Amino acid sequence: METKKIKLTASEDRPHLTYEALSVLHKYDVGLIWMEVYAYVAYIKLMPVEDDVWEKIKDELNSLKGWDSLEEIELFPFEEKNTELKKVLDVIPHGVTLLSRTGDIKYVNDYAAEKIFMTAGKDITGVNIRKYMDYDKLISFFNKKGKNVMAKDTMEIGTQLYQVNLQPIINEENVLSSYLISFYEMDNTSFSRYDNPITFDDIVAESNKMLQVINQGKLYSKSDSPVLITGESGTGKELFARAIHNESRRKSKPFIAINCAAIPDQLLESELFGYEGGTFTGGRKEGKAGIFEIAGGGTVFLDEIGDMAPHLQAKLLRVLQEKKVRRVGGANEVNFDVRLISATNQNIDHMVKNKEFRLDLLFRINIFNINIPPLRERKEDLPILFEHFAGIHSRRYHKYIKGIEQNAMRKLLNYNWPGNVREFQNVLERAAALSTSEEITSKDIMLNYDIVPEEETSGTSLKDCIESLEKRKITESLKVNKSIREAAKNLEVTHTLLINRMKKYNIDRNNL
Ligand SMILES: Nc1ncnc2c1ncn2[C@@H]1O[C@H](COP(=O)(O)OP(=O)(O)OP(=O)(O)O)[C@@H](O)[C@H]1O
Repeated sequence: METKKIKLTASEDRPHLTYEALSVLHKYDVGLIWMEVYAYVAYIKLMPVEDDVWEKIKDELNSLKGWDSLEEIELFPFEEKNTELKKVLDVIPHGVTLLSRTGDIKYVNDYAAEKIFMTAGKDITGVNIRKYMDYDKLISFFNKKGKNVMAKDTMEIGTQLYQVNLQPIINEENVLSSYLISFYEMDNTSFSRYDNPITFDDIVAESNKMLQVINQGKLYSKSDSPVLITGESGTGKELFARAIHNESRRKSKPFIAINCAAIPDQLLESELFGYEGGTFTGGRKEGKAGIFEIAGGGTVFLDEIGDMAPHLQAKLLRVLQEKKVRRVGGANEVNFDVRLISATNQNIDHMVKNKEFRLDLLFRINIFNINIPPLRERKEDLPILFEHFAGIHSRRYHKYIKGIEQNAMRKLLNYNWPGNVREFQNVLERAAALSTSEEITSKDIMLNYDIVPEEETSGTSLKDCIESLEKRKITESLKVNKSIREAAKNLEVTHTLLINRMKKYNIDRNNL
């Protein structure tokens, strides 16, 4: 005996139609498991019933006035929809999990069951996700972002790194009903997040200087003009380039980056502009498209453009002016449509003055300029960068790093960060790997160079060092004293001498 699923279709919308049908079931003492009634159709699930009784019930139901047909069905429509949806989710090549508000698993697709929860074949519906991962940490990151907003984070599961997206699901009554978590595999070898679309949300900063630069970037992403990003090595130039692309109208098209300093000239030329078959011994027979062709409709990022050889600068200028590219060894010119973003960590104006970089090319590539300040000029960013990288690296090293001791933070603040955010990231990775407690201590922080106060590092002569120190002392004293006279007294110099020194070092007391 099996449960029965039936569909009753009515020919008219008569009152008591359903009541009459239920009366028949009641007469034969058949229990009802579930039913759903619409204007002309009723779906009913019944308790198991003997075959001969079932035949009688069918006859009586069919003879009721108003009911058109009775069908035995395999699945109710909502079950059919659910099965279809589940099949679709099961073929998606990343992990999908639906959770209740309290973290109970409502649904996992095949990928997540196998690779994330490692429970393939087992039903884990109703089990709390905390059994499998540090869910509270993920949720706390999400809470910081604010409700109803998708949050992203990275997480290592087994030996695989994942980008985890957490999306709140809000029902029709505007109430948070569940969370959808998606897991995307990331490239393990480089520990790079660049395989995923970088947005301005991935640029971690809270200093005014950086927030301004980020706003500038957002604004420029709405335009299609070339952008030149300048800034020291490791300040995040590539990160900005990617964020601009992903916030531009070209975001669904390729972003192709090339480092002009890392490739020999001849190779760079063929990478940029492509080559025709037979041009180079060892080259591809069918030739190769250059990045201006490959990136069709997207963005080309020329990193370290200051290192480009003069003859390539001339060729690039021509290509940009004509919006046409001719492959090396080829005769035909091809139109292209890309946005150009370039970057350099060199002083490009000096290079122009020294005739190392073409002024006309600079005009072409520098319609918009973004200058990313070095980390030492925005140390207000260190605490939030600490939080960001401590999170990433503690997961990587399976540690739970909650914070940082004051002494250790002071050490970070006193350092000059010549390698900028990249160096900061490496120092924190080392600290996370070394740490034996929940707080990073001063001894976990191994800096690449000794700490030298910033001003004392400028210039190499004794005179430069003394002047830097003098300027710093005067600035500090002016900041903490109410008047120049009082500062002079504390510094044990005359009022006149202090005023002369302020003129010499261009110190404006109102701007301190
Ligand atoms: N504000 C930031 N928030 C988060 N990560 C950052 C930030 N700035 C830089 N990074 C990280 O620091 C590293 C270096 O950044 P990126 O490669 O973009 O720098 P760059 O200026 O292009 O360096 P280079 O001049 O050496 O090419 C990357 O791992 C990047 O993700």
